[in-house]
Amino acid sequence: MVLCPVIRKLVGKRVVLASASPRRQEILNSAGLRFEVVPSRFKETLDKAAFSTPYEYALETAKQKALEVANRMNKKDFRSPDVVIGADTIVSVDGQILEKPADKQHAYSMLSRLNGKEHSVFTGVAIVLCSTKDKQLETEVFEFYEETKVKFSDLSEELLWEYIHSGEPMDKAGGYGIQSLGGMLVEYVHGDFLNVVGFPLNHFCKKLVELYYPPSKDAIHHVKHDSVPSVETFEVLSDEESGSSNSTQQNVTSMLKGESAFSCGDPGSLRKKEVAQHVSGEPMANCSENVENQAPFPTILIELLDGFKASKAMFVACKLKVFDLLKGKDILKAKDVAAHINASVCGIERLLDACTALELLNKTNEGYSNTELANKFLVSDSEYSLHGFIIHANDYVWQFFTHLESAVKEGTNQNHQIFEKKAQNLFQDTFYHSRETKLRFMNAMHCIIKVTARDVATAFDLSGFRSACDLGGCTGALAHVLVQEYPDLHVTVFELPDVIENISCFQPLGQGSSRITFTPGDFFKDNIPKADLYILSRILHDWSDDKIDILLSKISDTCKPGSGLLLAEMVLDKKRRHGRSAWLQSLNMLVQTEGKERSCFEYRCLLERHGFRNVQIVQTGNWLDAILCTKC
Ligand SMILES: Cc1cn([C@@H]2O[C@H](COP(=O)(O)OP(=O)(O)OP(=O)(O)O)[C@@H](O)[C@H]2O)c(=O)[nH]c1=O
Repeated sequence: MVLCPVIRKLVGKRVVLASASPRRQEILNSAGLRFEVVPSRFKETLDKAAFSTPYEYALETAKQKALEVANRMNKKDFRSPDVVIGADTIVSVDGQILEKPADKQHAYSMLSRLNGKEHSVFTGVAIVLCSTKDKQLETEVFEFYEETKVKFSDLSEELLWEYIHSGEPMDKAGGYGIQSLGGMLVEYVHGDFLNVVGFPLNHFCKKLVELYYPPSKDAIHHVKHDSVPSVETFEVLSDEESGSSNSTQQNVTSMLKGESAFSCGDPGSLRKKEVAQHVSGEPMANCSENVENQAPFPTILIELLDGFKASKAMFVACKLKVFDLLKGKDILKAKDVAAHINASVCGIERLLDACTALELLNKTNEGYSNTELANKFLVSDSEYSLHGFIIHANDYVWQFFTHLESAVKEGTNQNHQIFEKKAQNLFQDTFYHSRETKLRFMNAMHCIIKVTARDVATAFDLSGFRSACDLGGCTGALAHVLVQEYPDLHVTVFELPDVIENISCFQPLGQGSSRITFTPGDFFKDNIPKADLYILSRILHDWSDDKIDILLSKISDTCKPGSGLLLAEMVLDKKRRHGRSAWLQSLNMLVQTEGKERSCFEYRCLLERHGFRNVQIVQTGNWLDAILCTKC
């Protein structure tokens, strides 16, 4: 696979697809790209007359879609994306641009216009590279377009209407989907088929090659071979991470000098040797044959094999407060870090180097320093610190995962392994079994809620509600964001008495606290306060359907018609590759709790059987998704 390595260049970067199109997601997924989906809110209403060609219109729309998402994420998020991809597909016929039809009649007029003729499908793509300086977003936009010609057969009115009634045309440019039933309308396609479907993958990969391996004059000049190597040569070299085109070039140069740029044990070394043969004069055919015959390198498996080591390295560095130390000191040598935290120099050096490889630290000749990411999230007293959550993962969750095999075999949590007795009461006997574990758990929840609360609070417009009750609202972190966002809202945090006793450790959290009340109680046993809006943030995933039925029926009985219920959960979605956190979290629920993560459909069923309707979901792009419904 020649193009594979260039996709791999994006591994470790936060890549965002600024598109709601399921086709684009599927095309990029199947190319092995890992990305998040944050649909753009840019309205596709640019004045078409202002563009001299249809593709300029598609390019500008694609660019605006991507920039809107980059800007929004930079404002809202804690970690700005590295790359945002936007795309816009249009159909052009007789000088007219066709987008998605507004209704069936509109679809009919589009399809009639395409009937029996050749038209062009243009997809404009914008790749926006993002960086931040003093919290200001800086962007560099790379754009390209692809044109594919498509010809429709002569189609009868009857067939067109039958097609329209299938519902397929409605969310597709030109009113057809070539990949599905619409394929029957098409006589021929000249050009990239995937471009018609919504994303020109081949051109995209070529663009990435240009971006990540700009062919350097020197490198080409050095190669003593009749045919100047195409860019593919650079792609093959890229298999061994060189980090920059410069070092790629160095590798080529050093191989020409007869030096080996790659170590023997290196999994990529076989490929490198073949390339070395090629650049030193072996016939190209041998080289490409060898490369073709080789099984693709299972990078993803290596990443998974390394996953637990990477987690543990970060956990231990947090536990030893390495990031706290470096925040105060700017740059330290390994021996100074070791002295401060009373650890061995050789051990600390390895840990710091691993953290550097994981991009949590920077390393120079002077020593180690925190990356921006570490300063923001790993330092224990930073505003959006995840330190507490990481310590909980290290000290508590890690132990449970060592019993994953039993959990899978038994189909139940492993509290009995850790606490040597089956938990009668899930929270009291586990997370809250001592003051220390309780505070650690509360701190972990506090950390997660702080980093997700704003997205959850603003996923829907909640300004119509005057009172809210956050059931199991822990330290009140979500309540604080809600009262900041909605000046007329009063929030009651309903929590177990012994949790409320300890909330002072996590206060104050900001303005508006006079509109927050903490009310002690157990939502399974006690009456719950009256409110216009109920909130269950990361509650339902702890419980079985039976327990959820008890809770939802209690909320349903207490609230008036028109009241809202807001859930914040990781929603399972097979189509979302970036949703892997939710699937792993569901395993976490298996080892630790009585619950699981659920799909949107499962939540809808649970909610509807208790009289909640109009169930809407917003994928916030953050850890938690938001679901809002209304009591009928
Ligand atoms: C011609 C054709 C188009 N499409 C879809 O048409 C939408 C175009 O609309 P867009 O405005 O470019 O994208 P969108 O779906 O509104 O998403 P977004 O990027 O969020 O604007 C995209 O979906 C494409 O797949 C197909 O699925 N098959 C086809 O044969």
